[in-house]
Amino acid sequence: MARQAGAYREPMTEAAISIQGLCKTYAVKGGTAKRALDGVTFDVPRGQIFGLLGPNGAGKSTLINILAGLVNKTSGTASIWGFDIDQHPRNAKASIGIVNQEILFDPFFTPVETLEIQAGLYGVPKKQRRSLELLRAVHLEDKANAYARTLSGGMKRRLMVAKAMVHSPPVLVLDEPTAGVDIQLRQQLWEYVRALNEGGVTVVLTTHYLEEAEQLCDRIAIINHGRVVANEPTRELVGRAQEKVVAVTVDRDLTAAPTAPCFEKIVLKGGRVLEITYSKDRVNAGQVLAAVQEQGLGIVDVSTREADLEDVFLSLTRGSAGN
Ligand SMILES: Nc1ncnc2c1ncn2[C@@H]1O[C@H](COP(=O)(O)OP(=O)(O)OP(=O)(O)O)[C@@H](O)[C@H]1O
Repeated sequence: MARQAGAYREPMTEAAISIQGLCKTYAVKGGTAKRALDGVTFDVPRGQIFGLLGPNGAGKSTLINILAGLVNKTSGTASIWGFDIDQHPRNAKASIGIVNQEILFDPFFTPVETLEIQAGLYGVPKKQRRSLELLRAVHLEDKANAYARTLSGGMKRRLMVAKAMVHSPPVLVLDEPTAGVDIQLRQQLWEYVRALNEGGVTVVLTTHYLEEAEQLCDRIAIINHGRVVANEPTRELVGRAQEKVVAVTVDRDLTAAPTAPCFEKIVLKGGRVLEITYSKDRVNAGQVLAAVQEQGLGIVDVSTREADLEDVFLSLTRGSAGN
């Protein structure tokens, strides 16, 4: 795929997005003000696929809407492709394409018209427009002239991605682009996102699918209660998971799970399988198995599971439910 970001000047900084001490407090009528972002600082390196994760209500959409110019920040700074969003709002806006959670376009226009109108709004000269190329890339070429309202949910989402790319921004932000999209379409969407990234576009995505984030993202920041609680290369973040799980099948039926100081958690499944969570910086699998044997149980089978992003995510955001 051709480099999408070619039309842009070299940025003044190396970061695609730079956020410093960003705060947002929403005024709530008749109630206490809601602090949605509380001193958020991080950089999105150029050329990466960057995951922004967090539980519901953590502040992700607020952050993205500030970058999009839809929400006014309370304090702090943000720049996109080197352009401060306050000092150079037009350049900042031209440097970013945003796919929001809501599907927004006129249902009576066709996909090709939708893209042409969007290109017009961004002042893209007719000769430089590539509406059909974009539709081809999101597998919507055969729907180019259908009414947008006749598209399926997944097709509409793909049209939203194409719409965000009409002005060839060097940075693309996707806010939960695959929510409610079936697995096959998700895969297609991610293939396109990967291809854009390979073509030089920096991608920021928020997703609730941790497995997806783990597979796609070079780096992940996790926000919780409006604060950054992690910001690391994906591999390092996953490696930080302290807990490991070992499933032990024993040689007889049990009525209750045994206990031992080295078990963080133990669950009895189906009478003979003990699913034991242990902290890998305190004990190793051998010590856990020895503790099972000390209970007078014979071990028939053992399987372990590597920690994944979900483990890290849960341990970093534990206790945040009901926000
Ligand atoms: N316009 C608003 N007025 C008042 N409070 C708001 C407003 N928008 C968001 N909030 C609150 O700010 C906090 C952060 O919301 P935000 O939508 O940014 O979270 P999020 O991480 O995007 O969540 P989700 O994953 O559910 O979309 C939440 O507590 C939310 O209720």
